[in-house]
Amino acid sequence: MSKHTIVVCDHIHEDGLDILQNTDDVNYVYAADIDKTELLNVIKDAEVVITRSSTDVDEKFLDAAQNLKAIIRAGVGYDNVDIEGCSKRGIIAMNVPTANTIAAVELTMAHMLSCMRKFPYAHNQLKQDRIWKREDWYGNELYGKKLGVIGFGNIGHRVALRAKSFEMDVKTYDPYIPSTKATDLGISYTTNFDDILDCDIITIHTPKNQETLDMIGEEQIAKMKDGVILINCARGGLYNEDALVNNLKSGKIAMAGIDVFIKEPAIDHPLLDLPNVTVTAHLGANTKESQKKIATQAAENAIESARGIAYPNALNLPIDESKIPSFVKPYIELTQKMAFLIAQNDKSEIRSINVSAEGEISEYLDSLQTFATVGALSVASGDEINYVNANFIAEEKGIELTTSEFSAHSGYQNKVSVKITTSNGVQTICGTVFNEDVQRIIDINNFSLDIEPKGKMIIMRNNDVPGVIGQVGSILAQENINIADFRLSRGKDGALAVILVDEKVCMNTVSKLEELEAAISVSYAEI
Ligand SMILES: NC(=O)C1=CN([C@@H]2O[C@H](COP(=O)(O)OP(=O)(O)OC[C@H]3O[C@@H](n4cnc5c(N)ncnc54)[C@H](O)[C@@H]3O)[C@@H](O)[C@H]2O)C=CC1
Ligand SMILES: O=C(O)CCC(=O)C(=O)O
Repeated sequence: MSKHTIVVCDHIHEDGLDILQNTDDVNYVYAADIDKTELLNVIKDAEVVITRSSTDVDEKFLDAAQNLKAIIRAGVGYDNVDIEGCSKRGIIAMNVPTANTIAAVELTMAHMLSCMRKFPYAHNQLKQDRIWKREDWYGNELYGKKLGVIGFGNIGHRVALRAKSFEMDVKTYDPYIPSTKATDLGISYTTNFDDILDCDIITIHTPKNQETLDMIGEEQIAKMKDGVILINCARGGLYNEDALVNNLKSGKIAMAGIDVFIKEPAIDHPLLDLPNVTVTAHLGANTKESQKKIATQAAENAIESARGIAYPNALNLPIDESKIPSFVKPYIELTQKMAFLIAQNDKSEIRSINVSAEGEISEYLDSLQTFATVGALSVASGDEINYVNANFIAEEKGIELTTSEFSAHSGYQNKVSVKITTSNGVQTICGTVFNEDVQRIIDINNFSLDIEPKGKMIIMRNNDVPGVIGQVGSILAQENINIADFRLSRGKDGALAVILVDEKVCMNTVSKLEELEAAISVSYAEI
């Protein structure tokens, strides 16, 4: 039995490792304890890797992992994964989005309480210094304070709910959610960022990206209350780290609770020298409960993706299959097949691929386009092309990708057409789906037909003169090729035949058919 190599690059819970170890078709390599330079050697044969935030999936990593099909980021944030680099190489990147939510929520609350009561300092004074000085530790209460939550996703909204149970006055800023997601929970919602800056405590729970990096800097801190408290259990850099250090030193920020740093491990960070900061070493996800869930899900997802069965929580697919209506799926398949057929018909250099559609299916033109590109390019590039890298590869080859809606209605409820322009000319195939999943090609280069896009087929353009069918039949008989079906379409410029055959047709047979006097063009394709 051939085995799939799955490399675990960071520490994950043993339950996940057990799943990998006990799966017959998995060759599992544990590489969490090795140096990251040595790791580059170990991932050479990996089909799937499991990583956490300690492993950067960057250009060097991807270049080393020549056999990689998928990456499982065992957690939420994928800012340390080069998603574009993965897409270009056809690698599917996935995360495990909700398994550590509660752990991160509870660490946020811990930092908030810890800042209010200066907990680590009080703790250390008694435990390490053996000093009992209650007058040193007057804290503040969460009760009645204004809390600003930036980012109201899985973690942010749960922090807000917990803060409400402390009877805090909670407000959120998240322009990407409907306001009712917050207001239905009794939480104020604002689209004015400055409203959040007016809070007593601010906590941030957004992803790290170009928009959110340095979202809070000197300018925003200047607008805050004197003595504000800032919490960050999301990603280092969402609060500008220099501004944070400066304003903690000046006392403008009274306390900060920080779990994450721009550069980790952060053992020499200036924040660590300040007395008014509570810190943890990126422990947001570190509960036994969450790590058990994440490791189990990551291992199961790694196995499924290694086997090519499913890619749960994929981050770089052109279409989220779980969100598309079932009627779209056969059109996606059909579109890919039609493009594959054209590219076999004319193997010269592809210049452009256009996909057009009519009916409700035209809402999915962009996805159909990607699948047409996969179909067209896979004739020349085989397995190297998949729906993650297809558009990048087309762009690199200078192939123009376009979509359009049909202006006139042909009477079909839904219809898709793929038009490919090559250095040799233009070819167009149209198709539709009957009874929900019966795929049909209904037109090839303006010749109307009704064929199933399946099997071995000879496509022949010829002058519409007597005797052609007989001549084709006898050539195929001489070659011992059985005809399964013969579909003929007649037009003003001659005829087009699609001959479905039981045996593979070699180039020699194609040449014999081309030599027929009535033949204009002959090609052979397999779908
Ligand atoms: N410290 C740790 O160990 C952990 C950290 N995290 C981090 O916590 C953060 C939040 O995670 P989840 O809540 O699971 O993610 P999520 O995707 O469920 O929520 C993120 C929210 O941020 C919002 N958002 C995006 N851009 C925004 C902007 N410019 N302004 C305001 N809101 C914006 C989104 O609309 C979304 O509602 C992520 O950065 C994640 O990487 C997550 C788990 C553990
Ligand atoms: O467990 C980890 O690697 C960190 C968790 C985290 O930051 C995340 O899930 O975004």
